[in-house]
Amino acid sequence: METLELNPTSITPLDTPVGIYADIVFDRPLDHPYTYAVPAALAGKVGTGKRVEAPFGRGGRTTSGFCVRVGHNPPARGEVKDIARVLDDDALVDEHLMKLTRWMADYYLCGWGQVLHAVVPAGVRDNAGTRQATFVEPVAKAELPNPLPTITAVQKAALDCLKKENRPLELGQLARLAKCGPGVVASLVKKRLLKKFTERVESEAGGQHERAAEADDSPVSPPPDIQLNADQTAVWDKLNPILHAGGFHAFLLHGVTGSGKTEIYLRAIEEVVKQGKEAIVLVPEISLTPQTLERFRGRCGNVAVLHSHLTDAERGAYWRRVATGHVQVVVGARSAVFAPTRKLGLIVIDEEHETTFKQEATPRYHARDVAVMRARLEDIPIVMGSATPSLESWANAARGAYTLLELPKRVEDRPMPPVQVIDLRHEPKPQHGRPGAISPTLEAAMRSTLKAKGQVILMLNRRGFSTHVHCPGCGHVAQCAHCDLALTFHRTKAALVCHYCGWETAPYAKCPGCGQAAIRYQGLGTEKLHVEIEEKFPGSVCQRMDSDTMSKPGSHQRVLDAFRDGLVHILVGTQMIAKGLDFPNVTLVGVVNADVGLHLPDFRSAERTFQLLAQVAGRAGRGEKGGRVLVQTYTPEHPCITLAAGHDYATFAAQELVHRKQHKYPPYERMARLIVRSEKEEAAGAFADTLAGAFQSALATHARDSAGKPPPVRLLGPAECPVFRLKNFYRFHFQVQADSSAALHDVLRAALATARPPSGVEFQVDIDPYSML
Ligand SMILES: Nc1ncnc2c1ncn2[C@@H]1O[C@H](COP(=O)(O)OP(=O)(O)OP(=O)(O)O)[C@@H](O)[C@H]1O
Ligand SMILES: [Zn+2]
Repeated sequence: METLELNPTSITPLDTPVGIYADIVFDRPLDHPYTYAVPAALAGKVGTGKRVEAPFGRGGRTTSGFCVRVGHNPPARGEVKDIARVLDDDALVDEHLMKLTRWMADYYLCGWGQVLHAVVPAGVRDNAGTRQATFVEPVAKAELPNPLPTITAVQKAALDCLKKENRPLELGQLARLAKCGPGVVASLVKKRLLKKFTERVESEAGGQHERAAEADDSPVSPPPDIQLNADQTAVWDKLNPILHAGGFHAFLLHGVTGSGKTEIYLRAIEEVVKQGKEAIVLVPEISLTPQTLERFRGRCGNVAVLHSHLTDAERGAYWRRVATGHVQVVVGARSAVFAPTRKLGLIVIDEEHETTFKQEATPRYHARDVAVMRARLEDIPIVMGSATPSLESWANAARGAYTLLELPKRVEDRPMPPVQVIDLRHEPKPQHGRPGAISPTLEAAMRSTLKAKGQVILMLNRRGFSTHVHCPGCGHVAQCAHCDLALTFHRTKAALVCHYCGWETAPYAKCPGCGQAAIRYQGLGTEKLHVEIEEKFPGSVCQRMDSDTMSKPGSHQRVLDAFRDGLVHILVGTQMIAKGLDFPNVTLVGVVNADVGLHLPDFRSAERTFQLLAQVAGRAGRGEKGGRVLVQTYTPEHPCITLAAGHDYATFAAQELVHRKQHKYPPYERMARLIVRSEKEEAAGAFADTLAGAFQSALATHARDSAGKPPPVRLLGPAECPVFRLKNFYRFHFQVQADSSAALHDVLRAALATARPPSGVEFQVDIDPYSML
């Protein structure tokens, strides 16, 4: 887009205001900017990256939007309306972020206004935690009135007081310091000896929020004196010259669990901070523990942390603090990729394969992909690290788009823990009692570990007590009233719960289908596993960690502290405990059921299972005592399981990529998913058919343009989604695949250009989808 960018500060009301126009985007899907005229009074205030209010839509209701361009081009046709108000004194979004959000709107096929609305935290938009303050400063010598007015002794004292401070003071502040009434200060302004101006400042509460955002209260431990080992040195020697030279460069740091990747990130960050620049570190939300943050804070200057428990005001304070250059390192989950740094020098993404980097609401962006684009736009290096890289990144490294850096061994020559696979089909039955979730082999290993004062981590990636509640008489299965999903029984809550929408109902006294009383509770969740552990190991302390027990802020940390201090012997939990934990005394990791998630209708299920197994196995043997891993499964021959047991990522990736290529899945093809949903099944179906027609003609046009070659875009659907009804919505989907992103976008844009769903029906576009249900 060619734009005429005017430096907003150069437009003063004295300039001729005639012919200034502003392009505004609103928080609406698939929309374009609207051009408004800027009235003379606002010409000095309007600017790119600020919000304005303008009449919009039917009836011309005053609506706020972002100004994305200021220039002299009037709209091609139609009546031009005026902007009503400029809401911000300073731009909320700088030039780089403007470009990044514009790219996101184009790539993820949503409105630019929607992206800006999502990217700028609400606390910044409504100035939460700030107030408008009036300051006074002495008038410059050249501007003093001539002759000088006479002043009283009290007025002189106030003036001297301000001069001594040598900085602007708030009106009230000066009155307090000079021990005079506010009238004295006001009269100095009136006599043109003082100048008044207003500025937005942090309110008292805002100041506290800032401190919360920095989390400066916890102790900073001195950095350990670490000498890089040979592998780390080799990696550093490739990275360091690029950090010095600057410029865009994408690195994929593939290092096994416990290989010292974090040490590399820290050095890289130290380096750019030394150069007076800033760094953004993206980590999965779950890794935002004080332990992680301490490592950054001890070494990297002022660190701001962005996590999901922040209030709007805290988030706003954090944003302003970064924007004003008070922070060198921003550590945060997904949305930290939008931190408004002033001189960004580096982006680091830890656990780059994590699916939580994908946002499942508009804009449906992937923080890793946005980060790579941001690094490109700001012309800086980016380091993505993982023990189990996403196949997308692995393929990018293979074709040379990313530079591969490898740490193939653990630090200090510690071995990778041996992994033993337990075939649940052939495990002996226990001598007495019913067989539980813990096989005799695993139980024996736990006993000897605990006896040797080691600690145990047990993972089961399913929460609740019983995951399958049904009637043996008529086959009725307890299902959500709003979703096509089975309910899970939670014993502590005494409720049947839908894990998708949260709907709950009381456990059945008798079957709602046939009235029989004997309801069966089957299937295993962490809650039931916890009970089994307490029965089997009465002398040991077991703690459960899943989203049911960890909903309160800080609870996660309390459990991990207790575990570190040895007050907890067995930690049982979902994938929450699989990642990033560095506890040297964990000598046994048990996977209770490796098959959970392996057979989902999702082309990434093998990749996710492998990643989860490799990550959880990586929690064992991180200290001098060593450690081992036991994996229980019904499919011991599955390559996912055998290769994870052998810590063999490279072979897994190679095999899985062959499979992806055969089936034309990402990373070999680009994919988009389109969901049509409505609370009325027929309406959803009818609109899906309409869209199918639009797709057919878009595909025909595209095929014609690609002259003779087989059409590179394929369309599947419409079909019912694997989970047809979700939160009361009936859902149909399309899957669109193409060999290039350009072809995919061409067809989607053409098909959706005229798509206007009737009221009560909506559609969602998901580019590079992760959720396939
Ligand atoms: N060169 C080194 N010599 C000795 N110890 C080191 C060295 N580098 C890192 N360490 C230590 O080894 C431990 C593991 O390192 P780190 O957490 O960086 O590994 P990682 O690769 O990020 O692991 P994971 O992927 O499992 O989270 C840390 O306690 C770290 O301080
Ligand atoms: Zn539900």
